[in-house]
Amino acid sequence: MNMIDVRGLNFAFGEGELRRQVLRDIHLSVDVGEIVILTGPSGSGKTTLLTILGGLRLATSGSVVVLGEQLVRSDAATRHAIRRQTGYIFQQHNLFLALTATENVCMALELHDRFSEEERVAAAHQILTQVGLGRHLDYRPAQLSGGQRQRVSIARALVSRPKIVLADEPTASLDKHSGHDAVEILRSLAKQNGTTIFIVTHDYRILDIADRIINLEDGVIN
Ligand SMILES: Nc1ncnc2c1ncn2[C@@H]1O[C@H](COP(=O)(O)OP(=O)(O)OP(=O)(O)O)[C@@H](O)[C@H]1O
Repeated sequence: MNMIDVRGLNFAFGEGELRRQVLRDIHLSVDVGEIVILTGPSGSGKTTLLTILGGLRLATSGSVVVLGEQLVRSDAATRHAIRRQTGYIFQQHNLFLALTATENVCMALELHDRFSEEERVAAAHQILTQVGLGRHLDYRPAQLSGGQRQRVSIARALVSRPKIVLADEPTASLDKHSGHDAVEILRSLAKQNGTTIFIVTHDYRILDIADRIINLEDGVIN
């Protein structure tokens, strides 16, 4: 089953003379549980494609179906629904510095009002333990290493058991060892749960975790 199905997607920033086409006739489908890595030079359009897939940016041409919903020319409610079912991991981990690891992970569940406070804490502790941070539950980001912080953000992205995880340069601030460890944890948890993962990266050291590698150059997949 396709989790992501893109056909004939074009995307440009700006209007008139300032118009700059960033994605050109993109066709792409990603299956349930598949791990896809998108590579390509700086400025080739990788982040733009990721944000369209995640419902963070609106496309107006072609077709982009994610979890069965058409995102091209979609309304805000449709994009909001996709965002709720997607986990995000960013280069700058985006953790709240004043909150502990547990509290940061719990935040991701507050959007889902079906969980009580106790259930949220229990789920956060479980996933933090799975990413190897069972002894750092009450640490704040400043007390953690870069690799540990990125594992908190992986835990936060996975705690609501999203069907899709989108990651933008998840290893950019990490050394080789912690970068590979972090994505390997992501890979193994995703495989257990049948989560589809789409990673944008320049980091050739993590290509081995992918089921498929796609290269984007100047807005074209080749
Ligand atoms: N909000 C924006 N407005 C105008 N142009 C933008 C905007 N965001 C990105 N661009 C341009 O679109 C092109 C593609 O950017 P994008 O961030 O998708 O590239 P990328 O492949 O992710 O690059 P990198 O690997 O450096 O992060 C770049 O030329 C960039 O300058």
